[in-house]
Order: sequence, then structure tokens, then C-alpha cells
Amino acid sequence: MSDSPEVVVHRDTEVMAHATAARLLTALADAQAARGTASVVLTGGRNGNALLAALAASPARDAVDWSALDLWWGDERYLPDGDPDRNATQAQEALLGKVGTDPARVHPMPCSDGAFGADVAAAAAWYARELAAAAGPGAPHGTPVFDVLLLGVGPDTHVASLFPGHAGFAARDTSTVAVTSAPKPPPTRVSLTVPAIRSARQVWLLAAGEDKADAVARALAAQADGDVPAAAARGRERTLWLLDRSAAGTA
Ligand SMILES: O=C1O[C@H](COP(=O)(O)O)[C@@H](O)[C@H](O)[C@H]1O
Repeated sequence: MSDSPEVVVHRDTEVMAHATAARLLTALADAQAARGTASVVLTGGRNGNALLAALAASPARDAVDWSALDLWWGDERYLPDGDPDRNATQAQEALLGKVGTDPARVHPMPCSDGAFGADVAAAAAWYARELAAAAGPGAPHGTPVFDVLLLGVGPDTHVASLFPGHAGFAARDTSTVAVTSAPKPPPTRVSLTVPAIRSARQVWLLAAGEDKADAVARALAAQADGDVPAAAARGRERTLWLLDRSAAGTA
């Protein structure tokens, strides 16, 4: 696990989205050059969606071979297929419908009108099996080594759907959890756990706007093993905070 997070502060939200898009395209193209394939874990939320829009708009977007990219999600709102509040629906509209991904390599979390119905625990367990199948035998926590895992940071320091003080954040023996009482709507969600997040080579945390400044300051001051989800999110090789000036408290 990387020791000290690195912090990059951008002038404003728009510059942050475009600079992060350029950074991500380069990281994924580098991974494909080295290994022939790459993987990324997407996040929902305002900053995650701004990044996806910036990727779609980038003149360099085809530096990545989208058909040789595995796409996963860090969390999902457990809602019907196509619901506009699902992170996967938003990603499809912002980016995935515009680039040539391989459907077999796009791994959305289940929806509430799918095979598991209202049984969100079964949905989370299914996603853990998908991860384990992709990771292969012997992978720690049954999770692939993702190249880049993206996380938005909530004003309460939540990342993915891991909320401070909630059981899902404490889970250490599984790669996914079902969340049934999220303090942010909708209450029912599926999330990767802390060990699954920590299996990524690089973890990038995105935060923009004044309402995130307190969460950013608290997370950067906290220990990785405390009750601050954003502080617990660390990559194996690199943990990178990507901020705008407002979230950094330097506006
Ligand atoms: O509900 C969620 O919130 C977080 C943060 O979202 P933001 O809009 O405050 O940036 C997001 O990262 C997560 O994926 C999403 O499900």
C-alpha cells in the first residue's frame, strides 16, 4: 500500500476534469503498451461524471484502445436498469456509448429489476464472483489488480458507497458489500470494500467544490486505519488526490 498520498490542485473544476482526463488516457495507454490490456474502476457523482464527459470530449481519447479495456464500478445505486440515477446509466450516456468498448469487458453492478430482484446481498455476492473470476486463482481478496481506480469523495468523506460509521466500511473479508441504509439516497447500494479498493495499482480521489473542502482536509490529516473512508482508500503503488482550489481550501 502506498504510504503518502500525493495531492494535485487545479485552478477550477473544468481544468481539473480535463487534466484528469488527459492523465487517465495516458495511464491507460501506458498500461496497454506494457501489458496489452488495461483496467479502470469508474466512480459516480459530480466529479466522476465530469471526468467521463471530459474523456469523451478529448481529442486524445483514441490513444486508448477502448476494446482492450476492462471497466468496473466502485459502487452502484441499486435501482432498475436504465434508471438515470444509476452510475452505469450516467457512464453510458457520458462516455461508454461514444467509444468502442467490448461489451464482454464492461462490468456494471446488478440492477434492482434484474436476476436478484430486491436481494441486494445476492447482487453484491454475484459481483464479488465476477471480480474473482477475472482475478484468477489466488488473487488476494478475489480482486483483480486494477490499473486505476477512481473515487469521488462525499462531503462526509464517503468513497464508493462506504460511509463513515457504517458496517460496509468495516468489511475486510470480502470484495463487495450490500449497503441498505446509506445516508445519501438511494439507501440501497452495492460497493467495493476497502481491501478491494486497495488492490488497485493507483487510486485517484476526485474532489471539487467548497462543500468538499472539510472532507478533504479531514481525510488528508487522518490515518488510513481510522473511521474516514477517503483516508482508507490507498493504491498499491500510488494514491493521488485530484482537487480544485475550492476543495483544497486555497481558493
Ligand atoms: O453517491 C455517490 O456519491 C459519491 C460522491 O458523489 P459527489 O456527487 O458528491 O461527487 C460518488 O463517488 C459515488 O460513486 C456515488 O454513488
